[in-house]
Amino acid sequence: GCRRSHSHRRLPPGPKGWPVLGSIPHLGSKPHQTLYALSKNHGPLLHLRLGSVHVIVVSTATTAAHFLRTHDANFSNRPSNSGAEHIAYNYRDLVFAPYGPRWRMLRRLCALQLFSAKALEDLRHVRGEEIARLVRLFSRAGKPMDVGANVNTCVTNALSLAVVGRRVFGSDDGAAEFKEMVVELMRLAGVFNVGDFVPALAWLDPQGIVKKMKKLHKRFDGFLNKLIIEHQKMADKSNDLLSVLLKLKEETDEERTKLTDIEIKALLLNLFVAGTETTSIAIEWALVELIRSPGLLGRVQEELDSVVGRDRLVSESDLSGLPLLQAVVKETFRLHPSTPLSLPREAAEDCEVDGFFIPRGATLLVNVWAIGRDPVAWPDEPLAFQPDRFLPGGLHHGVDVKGGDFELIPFGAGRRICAGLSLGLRMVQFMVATLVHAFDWASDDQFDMEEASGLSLRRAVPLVVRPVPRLSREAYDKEFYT
Ligand code: HEM
Repeated sequence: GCRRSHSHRRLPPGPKGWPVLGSIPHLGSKPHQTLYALSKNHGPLLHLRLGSVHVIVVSTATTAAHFLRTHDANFSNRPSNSGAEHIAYNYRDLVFAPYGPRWRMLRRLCALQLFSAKALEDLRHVRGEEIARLVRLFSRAGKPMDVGANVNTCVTNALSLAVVGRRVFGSDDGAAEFKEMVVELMRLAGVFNVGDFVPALAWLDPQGIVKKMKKLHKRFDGFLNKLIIEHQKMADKSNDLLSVLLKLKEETDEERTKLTDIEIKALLLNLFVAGTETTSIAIEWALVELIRSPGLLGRVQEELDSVVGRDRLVSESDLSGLPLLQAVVKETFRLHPSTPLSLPREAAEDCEVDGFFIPRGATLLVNVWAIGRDPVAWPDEPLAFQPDRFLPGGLHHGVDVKGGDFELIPFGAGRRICAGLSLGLRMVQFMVATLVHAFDWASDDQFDMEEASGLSLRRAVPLVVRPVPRLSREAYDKEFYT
């Protein structure tokens, strides 16, 4: 328990590290991989010193459950960091908000407006139309296409219709630039910034991270200001999230939860950053895994043909009848979790876990990527892409990604589990289903499976393949999705 006194304060095992910097220089460009290797030597509960900060790394399902279920209340804050300060409006957002009334208010608001069963249902036609648009584009391409970039535009537009009531990107205006801004943010946020761990060096900004963050913040702020100005000019302000936020701003007067323009922009920033790349990279990984296993792709297409036929596109209501497709999505999240180290948490008080002392203020990293590869949790060929493990008769039948099965927590778990889980999961399932149903994918690529560095798990080499239509003509040409 957390309040017991500790007779001997033994930290979890870990590497020694250098003076001053501790283990920062050893993390490398893909810390989730480095930490996975370290956990092989030191065990599932690892202690590192990064500068003056104690960092605890969890690498198995059982230990993750101890932190995110048993001790979750003690780890419901996020540690301070330069990204939250310089990009996310000095913690006035949702992702980095201290666990308290404002955090609760923002989460409730998003749940109600965007992620509840009813909100998801109300916006179902919007997602359908955006995906149909992408399918039409791909059906006319006739040449290799950058799947991730196009999926990203589609996901961002579907999200922006819900959040600001309109599509933010036309055919080519600014979509690439916006995606590049999110990629840059994820890259910067994925670097262990020396200044965050060695306060004495913060002013030096030795890696130049803070400078880049400030510059990037200005670009995001400009984008968000423009969104809000354009929203004011919109004739039909139905009930998108921004309309609700602006109305609340006028009404609320309770100091603790008062919404200002800054809080509104910070929340929009969170949604656009947390909700777009995470989703589109998962879709890209799922597709590449299927394309490189033609037998599996064929089985998924068979399942789709038998449920959907070949004369229309997939509809979200088909998803519940597609167990193999759902298993493919789970398997994708297992091997390619969109945020391999989740998002950090911080210990509010000293506590004891598995007999080890965890000091107050310690940063908790949950290595979701390592957990998905742990041979104890996944004894049957842990490194192979085998969705059948989730089907009836498989070892992991019944396991899902919603935070209760700790061997598979791509959305995290506990109080600060991903706020957008319902939407993110739905989008990934729907888009993967639609794209493999509507197309065969021609390529002579070797499908490099390298990962890029950053907070999010992008592919090092984008998937570029030629979509070859496989449905009847009408399926692609319907003006509106039904
Ligand atoms: C495939 C899609 C997604 C994945 C894999 C994912 C993953 C995650 C993870 C691992 C966390 C940290 C959870 C923790 O600390 O335990 C998180 C937090 C969060 N995600 Fe997602 N996410 C996805 C999609 C989305 C979408 C679509 C949105 C919104 C539009 C969203 C909004 C958020 C927010 C606001 C938080 C912070 C929650 C808090 O601090 O209370 N995410 N996500």
